[in-house]
Amino acid sequence: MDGYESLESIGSGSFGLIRKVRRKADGKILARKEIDYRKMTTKEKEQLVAEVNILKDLKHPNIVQFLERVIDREHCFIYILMEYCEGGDLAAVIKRHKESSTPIPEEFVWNIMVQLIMALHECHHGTTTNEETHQVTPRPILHRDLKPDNVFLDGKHNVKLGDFGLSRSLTNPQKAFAQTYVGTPFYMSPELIGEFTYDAKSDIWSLGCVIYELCALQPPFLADTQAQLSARIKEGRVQSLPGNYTQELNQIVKWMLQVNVSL
Ligand SMILES: CNC(=O)c1c(C)[nH]c(/C=C2\C(=O)Nc3ccc(Cl)cc32)c1C
Repeated sequence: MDGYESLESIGSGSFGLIRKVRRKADGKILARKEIDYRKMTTKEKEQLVAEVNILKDLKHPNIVQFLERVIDREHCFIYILMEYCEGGDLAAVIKRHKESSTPIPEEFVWNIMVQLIMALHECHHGTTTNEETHQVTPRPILHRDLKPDNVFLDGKHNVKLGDFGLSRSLTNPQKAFAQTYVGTPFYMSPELIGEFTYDAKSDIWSLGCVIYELCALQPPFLADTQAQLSARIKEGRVQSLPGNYTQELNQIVKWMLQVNVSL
C-alpha cells in the first residue's frame, strides 16, 4: 500500500476496520477497508470474494464506489479502496439527534429515503452488459443488511449505501428465491423469521425500519430477547411516527413495514 498515506481509523465494516487514507499521486482522500484474512474461515473468505465481486460491478451515485482491491500476501491482508464519505454514517446522525432530543427534519428523511430507494432499485433491478456481445443481463443483488450503520453521507448530502459484506447476487433472476439469512436482528423482516429466507422485499422492510428510526430515533421493533423481537416483528404492529411528521411519510413507512405483502 505504498501509494497511500494511512490516516485515522474511521470505523469498522464487515470483516475489518475502515481507515481514511490519502492517495499520494493526487492527494485524493479515500476509505480503505483493511482485512486480516489469516483468521478468516473458508466461508468468510468466500463471502469476502462475493462482496468485492458485487461492489466492483455496482456503479451508482447512491452506492459507495469501489475503486480497487489490493492483496498483501506477505502480511495476509486484503485492502478494499472505496470512496470517502465525509458525513459518516446514519447511525451517528440518529445518535446525535437522540442525545440532543432534536427531531431529524422531515425534508432530510425524505431525501435519505428517495436516495436509498434509488440504491436498492439499482441493486434489485440492475443489469450487466457483456463488453463483447453487448448482451444485457439482469443482475439482481440483495443487500441483506440495510441498517443506519451501513448508510453513509458524503459532503453534499448525497446518500451512499455501503458495506455489501452480507449481500448476495441472485444467479437466477426469475426466482426471487431464498437465501439463508444473516444480518442485524432489529431489521429482520417477517419472512426471515418464518422461513429464514430472504428476497428483495426484505431489503424494503429493512428500509422501512431505517426510515422509521430516523423519525422515532429508535427502531420500530424493540425487545429484550430475540424471541420477543421475532414475535413483535411477525405481529407487525408499528407505532405511528411522532406527531411532527406528516401522514404521507407515516403511510409510506407503514407500507414498507406491512407483513405478508406480495409484490
Ligand atoms: C466516525 N466515523 C465517521 O464519521 C466515518 C466517516 C467520515 N466515513 C465513514 C465510513 C466510510 C467512508 O467514508 N467510506 C466508506 C466506504 C465503505 C464503507 Cl463500508 C464505509 C465507509 C465513517 C464510519
